[in-house]
Amino acid sequence: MGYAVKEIFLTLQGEGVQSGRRAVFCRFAGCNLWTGREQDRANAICKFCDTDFVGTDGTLGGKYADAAALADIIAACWGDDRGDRYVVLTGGEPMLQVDDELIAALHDRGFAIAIESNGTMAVPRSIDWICISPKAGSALVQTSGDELKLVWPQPGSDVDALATLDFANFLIQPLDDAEAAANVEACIALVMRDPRWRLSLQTHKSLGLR
Ligand SMILES: C[S@@+](CC[C@H](N)C(=O)[O-])C[C@H]1O[C@@H](n2cnc3c(N)ncnc32)[C@H](O)[C@@H]1O
Ligand SMILES: Nc1nc2[nH]cc(C(=O)O)c2c(=O)[nH]1
Ligand code: SF4
Ligand SMILES: [Mg+2]
Repeated sequence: MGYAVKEIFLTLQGEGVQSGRRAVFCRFAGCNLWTGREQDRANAICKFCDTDFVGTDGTLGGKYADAAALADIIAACWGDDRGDRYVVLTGGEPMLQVDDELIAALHDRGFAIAIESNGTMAVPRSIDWICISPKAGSALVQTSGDELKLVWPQPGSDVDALATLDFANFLIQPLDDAEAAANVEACIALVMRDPRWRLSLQTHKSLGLR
């Protein structure tokens, strides 16, 4: 069927429970909650996105014809015969494109597979690490997984209800915008109020990593 990929790069996972882990990031083009165009941001369901996911013009971006072609590039990006291969499928919204063929091709090449998804589509449990980041104003379909990572503050999202879902870890991540310092304080206050939540910082940004 083919895959539209914005960029592929090797870095450290910057966020959440797996932060600090060597990972190949595969960023798929396109999202169902925002077009990615600035002129549409104010009217989008998800208004705070920090990512350019439009087009296929980034590092190793392109239209990959099949799962084997994409998985081969991801494996080359990991390099050599190093073990503990780890890939993070993100976007944009990766579940618009990720399918069983790609999951099998990555597993065949020895990868543990993580996904960063907004949870509006069901995620196959064959993915090894499911991170869901719910967005207010969208219908949450995927209500279980390894990590629920809520960007905060987020008007319209019920943080107490989300903490009752079937996730192994609950992470609260400060909204990166003009009020970033105040948003960190709000996240700390939430964790102090409700110890089910743990603070997730976007460490790659402060480290100057991609
Ligand atoms: C760019 S999204 C791509 C994956 C998927 N569409 C999603 O929203 O989970 C990757 C992660 O960055 C988070 N994120 C996006 N914009 C952010 C911002 N301004 N501040 C903090 N986290 C942000 C998302 O909530 C998500 O956890
Ligand atoms: N280093 C690094 N870690 C990340 N964790 C989630 C990211 C994403 O954009 O999905 C991301 C990213 O873009 N870079
Ligand atoms: S759902 Fe994810 S990729 Fe889509 S606009 Fe929101 S943060 Fe960005
Ligand atoms: Mg990012």
